[in-house]
Amino acid sequence: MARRRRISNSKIKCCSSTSTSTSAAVPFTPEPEPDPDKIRKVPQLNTLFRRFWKVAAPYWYSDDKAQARLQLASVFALTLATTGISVGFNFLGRDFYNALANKDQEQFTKQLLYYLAAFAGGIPIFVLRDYARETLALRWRSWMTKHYMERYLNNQTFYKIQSQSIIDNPDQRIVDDLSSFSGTALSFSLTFFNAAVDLISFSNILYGIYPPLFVVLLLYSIGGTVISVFLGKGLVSLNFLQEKKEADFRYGLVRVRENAESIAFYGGEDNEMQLLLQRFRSAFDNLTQLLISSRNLEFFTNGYRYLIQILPAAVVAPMYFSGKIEFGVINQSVSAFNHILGDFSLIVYQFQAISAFSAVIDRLGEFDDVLDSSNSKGLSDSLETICLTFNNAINSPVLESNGSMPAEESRKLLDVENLTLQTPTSKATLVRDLSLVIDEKEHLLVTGPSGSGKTSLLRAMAGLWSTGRGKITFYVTVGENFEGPTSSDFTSLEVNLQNTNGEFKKPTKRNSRGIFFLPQRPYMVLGTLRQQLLYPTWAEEMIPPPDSTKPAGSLPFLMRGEDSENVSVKSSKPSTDEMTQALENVRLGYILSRFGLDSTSEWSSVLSLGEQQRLAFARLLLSKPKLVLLDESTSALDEANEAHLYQQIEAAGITYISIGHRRTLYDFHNRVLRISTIDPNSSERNWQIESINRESLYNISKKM
Ligand SMILES: Nc1ncnc2c1ncn2[C@@H]1O[C@H](COP(=O)(O)OP(=O)(O)OP(=O)(O)O)[C@@H](O)[C@H]1O
Repeated sequence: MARRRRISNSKIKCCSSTSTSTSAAVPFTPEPEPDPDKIRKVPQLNTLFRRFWKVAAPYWYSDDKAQARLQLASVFALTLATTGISVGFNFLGRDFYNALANKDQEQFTKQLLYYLAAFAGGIPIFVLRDYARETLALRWRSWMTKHYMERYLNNQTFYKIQSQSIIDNPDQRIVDDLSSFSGTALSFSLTFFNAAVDLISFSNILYGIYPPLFVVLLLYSIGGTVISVFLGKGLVSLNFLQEKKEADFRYGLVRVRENAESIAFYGGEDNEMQLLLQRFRSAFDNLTQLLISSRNLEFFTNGYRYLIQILPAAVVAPMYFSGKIEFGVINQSVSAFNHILGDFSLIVYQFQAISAFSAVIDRLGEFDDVLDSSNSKGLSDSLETICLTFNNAINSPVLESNGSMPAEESRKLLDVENLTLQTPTSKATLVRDLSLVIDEKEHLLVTGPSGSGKTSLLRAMAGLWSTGRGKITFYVTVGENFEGPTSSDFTSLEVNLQNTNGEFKKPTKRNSRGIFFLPQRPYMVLGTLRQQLLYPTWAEEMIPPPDSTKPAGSLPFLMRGEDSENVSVKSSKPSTDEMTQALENVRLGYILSRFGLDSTSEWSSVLSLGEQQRLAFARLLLSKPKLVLLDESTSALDEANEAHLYQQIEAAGITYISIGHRRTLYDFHNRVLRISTIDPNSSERNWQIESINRESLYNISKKM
């Protein structure tokens, strides 16, 4: 089960000057905590208000603020109109019943017609108010969804949240919590606004009829509110946990779907059933608690609601009997009394909804804090981290010591200086004091026992991990169409990672900088084969048909703004022929006849692991990076296919660093970095680099 941990203000210290380098990851330093279910406390009121404001406010100051405020004003105007109509009905009711009591048929018919006309005119206003409110809630939700998804996917926050178990179920917070936040926040604002206007309107009426009745009502409501807050105070945390447990249960089911084949091979159905039932039971137990608390509150609220129903009629009836008021006034006072009672008793009547909403605010506020913490650079300077820098190597071959150009240009692509790498949470050292340089066409093989830290080294190079110290610098020529800064010196492209909002932006688009990572597990995106091939360098846009009847442009903020940084460096999208050729080059041409480029499938299921690995190489050949880091990327392939793929990427002029265990990999590399499992009691380095004589290996393999 995902565990919630407190986000501390992480500390970061980059090894070189801040003007030219940026630490690549904002480390969370979560502290292990006991089971969150047990420590979940009712949030303080001021924390709830702060979180509500933090989550709610940005939209109303966003690019869409003009539309948002206009629509909000219309919703409030329609709400005012509906209150006016209610007051009108109150007076109509009085005259209607007066006519009835007076047996005045002519007046009665007239009042009946007025009533019908008022219905015909008034009811559309009620419907339009609800429609306008829901449209605005949808617009608000759409904006927030994009806002949260951007921050979630920025700066590898999704990876940190998942790998360090920082908060539970971010997906549920984006889907369900945002939806209920926008809808409920709007309807509550309107309910409170409506109640205030209603209160003013009907207080006048009731106070005019009989002032003491108004005072009794006031005292009754205040007492009721205090008691219901006392009785229902546990509901907020129960609602919070309910959301979490439901999401955990759903996530368990999603995992069964995603890992269907592995589970089926293991025959793990019984275990899965057990685990899923455990999660469901947990949700069920909490819901039972929630129902008991709600029931106790309901005893009170229902009693509160019905106890006072006949009071107004009982109090004003003597005035009617003594002839001081007409019969219709009794009806009017009952109606006004109920309105005011409803207004004063909002907290009593809505307590369950308010507590559920508080849980949503709490979960979203917590998520918002995590996203801010990951995306902001406002961190103090007391903890060392690995410094990752990307330098523009345009026109920057390695110069000889006398400053002249070397006869054969060999360009430095990667420089690792005194890198000590630690795991993010436990800070266990994996690699100590590593220094190495990779020049163009100098292919490095990384080997070592399982668990020694080979993949973690790649994680540090990708900026996923930054715990430890030392410096990693990539010197890569960006795409051919690069129009950004060019300098004869090494120019850091990461100088301006902090945007105007002070947000810390990480170099997530490494592939557009000429660096590509192939992870251990090939990742197949949801979409067509074409989209697989374009991933992650290019995106296949969905272009709406010109005669689209959808209200295109009604939510302009949902369009993906082009990232100016990447527009300038991205090369043009490969053509269908190039994609077909890339598939042929990795010996996957046959899948085209099976599926075609534009068919959609569950690719991770329909392609074998080896085919997925070959597809990943096809991506590589299309993207043509300068440097690629391969993490056991050919582990599922036979030796012939492995050799073929390495020949292809070498022929494409791609320099590669591979992690692998197989002896056959030595044939395709010039040097080997051996990492050994670290001895915690020693301060010695746990790595060594050796040259591989590819010629002799080639001759040996020919003789064999
Ligand atoms: N998120 C994490 N938090 C803490 N420790 C981790 C995390 N991920 C991996 N580790 C630990 O770091 C160590 C190195 O892991 P890594 O994946 O780099 O090993 P590896 O050398 O690539 O192993 P293999 O050859 O089996 O793939 C392991 O002991 C692993 O348990």
